[in-house]
Amino acid sequence: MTSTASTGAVVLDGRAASAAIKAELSERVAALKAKGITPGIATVLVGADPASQLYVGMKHKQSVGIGMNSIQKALPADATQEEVEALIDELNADPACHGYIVQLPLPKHLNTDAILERIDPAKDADGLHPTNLGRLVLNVNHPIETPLPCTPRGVIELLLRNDYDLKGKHVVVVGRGVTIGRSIPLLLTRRAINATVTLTHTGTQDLSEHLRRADVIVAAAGVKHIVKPENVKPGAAVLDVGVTREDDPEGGKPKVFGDVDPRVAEVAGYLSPNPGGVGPMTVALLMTNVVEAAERQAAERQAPATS
Ligand SMILES: Nc1nc(=O)c2c([nH]1)NC[C@@H]1CN(c3ccc(C(=O)N[C@@H](CCC(=O)O)C(=O)O)cc3)C=[N+]21
Repeated sequence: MTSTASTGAVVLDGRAASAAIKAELSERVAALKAKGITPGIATVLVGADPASQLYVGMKHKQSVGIGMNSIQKALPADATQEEVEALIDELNADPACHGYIVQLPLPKHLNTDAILERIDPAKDADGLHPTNLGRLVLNVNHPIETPLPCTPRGVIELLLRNDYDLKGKHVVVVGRGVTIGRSIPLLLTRRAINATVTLTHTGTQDLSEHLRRADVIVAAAGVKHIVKPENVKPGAAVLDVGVTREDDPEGGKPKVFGDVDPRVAEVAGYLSPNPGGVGPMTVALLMTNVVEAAERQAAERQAPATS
């Protein structure tokens, strides 16, 4: 699955890794269906942002492609807090829905935190519910297995599936957003992975000094080309997660830029492109979280919890 760009960096191909994950998932979906359970994934879209519509459509198509049920819920941009919360309650109660996401960002008049907290933690496909993040901090994995943050999980899977061993590696994360920066250190420092993490942010002094010492850079700041070739140790693995959209002054399609300057390919040992890297992994791990939720439900049905 690995290919080497003309520049020398091994390309961490997210589309290929995602296809491999989906092939494995479709077998797990078939096994669940044989037990009478069709894993169902739902999306909640509030408003009609074209980028959000595109993402939601992508998730729907790929879920159906591996045999899952896909439930698409949409509310108008002026939906009230009560209307969104009623939809959350409906999905929490729906036995056909094993996991779901509320597509972010929500319109500004809505209380996002209150909505996300209302999601049943067992159905949290993003893996970012406070209860699930809390369990991850506490490392409470048994007997309660919890959904894990899907983009951080995608980053780690992308490395592991390219035979990159993270054990003992120094990972420098750029950006402290919850989706990646704040949550990925929790996964990277689990004993099974055993990496060492530096979390950098806008208050960090001399970012380039930190970057130069990194074996692995996870760039999730949402700042165009914040990682430059002169900041990267030769041979390092660089994962480009951030996305910046710039409108074309000539009225064409908006241009999309990652956090990593493309010239980094001349120095890095491994590079995940953007697009084609972490994005497809996020969707694959979102579906994984939902299939796993359905598998847990199937196991509980066979051996009901005693306490
Ligand atoms: N509750 C919630 N969960 C999310 O996971 C979530 C969200 N809200 N809001 C928006 C962001 C964005 N996001 C992406 C998923 C896949 C690609 C992806 O597959 N991108 C392709 C390109 C797709 C294209 O633009 O054609 C790629 O990188 O190769 C990108 C972005 C999930 N998000």
